[in-house]
Amino acid sequence: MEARRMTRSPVYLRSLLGPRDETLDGILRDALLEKKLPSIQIDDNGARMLHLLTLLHRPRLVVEVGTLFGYSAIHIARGLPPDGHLITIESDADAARNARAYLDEAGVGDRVEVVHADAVTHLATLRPDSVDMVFIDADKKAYPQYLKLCFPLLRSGGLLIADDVAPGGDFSGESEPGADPDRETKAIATYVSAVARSNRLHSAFVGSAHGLLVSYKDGPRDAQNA
Ligand SMILES: C[S@@+](CC[C@H](N)C(=O)[O-])C[C@H]1O[C@@H](n2cnc3c(N)ncnc32)[C@H](O)[C@@H]1O
Repeated sequence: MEARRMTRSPVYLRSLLGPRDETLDGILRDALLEKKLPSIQIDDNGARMLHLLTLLHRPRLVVEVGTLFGYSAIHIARGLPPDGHLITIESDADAARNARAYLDEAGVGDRVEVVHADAVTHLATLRPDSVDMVFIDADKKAYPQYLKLCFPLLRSGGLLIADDVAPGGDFSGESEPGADPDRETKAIATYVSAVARSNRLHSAFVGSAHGLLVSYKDGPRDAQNA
């Protein structure tokens, strides 16, 4: 039983897929150990999944909500096709500055625009039907609002991905001081049930420590039910 549990642990699974490359290791070391930034970036398998989904989907425009120091953004940017571009939105000025530096260090800076802004404000400025992939990973209480704003931005055939949506998942390490955990949990449940109800989104949870929900946006034939 113990051996079975071990083989399912994220550390064991990571060891099977081999170590991260030196650039990513160096960035994580600097961010977490030297700068003591919060360790709330996506987990190893979730990061690999983002890279893989980007490679498979070949998006020309990706929007990320919640950059932190750019760890997930590096994985997305590495999977982009040659004409692909990522806009990543971060409300914290220091985080946005660190992300800019790490993205440049990782050699993907030319493909990524780091926007220092509140995501709700910035998403409202983007053109509808212009985005091929969205990754939501910011303040949990705003997930339903992010869905409302991101759905019209996504083209048919686009991918909508959200982190930290596993039922009963623990995202307490990411909560802002004073945040109401019940309100955050309810907001995530609202996000998941809205996605599940939409006739235009086909969804599945995929493996990450906190739960990635990946949804494919179908064509407009059932638009009135979306
Ligand atoms: C979980 S971290 C993002 C982790 C990152 N996606 C990764 O995996 O490397 C969440 C980030 O969202 C940012 N954030 C929170 N509320 C925001 C808002 N309203 N607009 C933009 N960013 C926000 C926080 O400052 C924090 O850096």
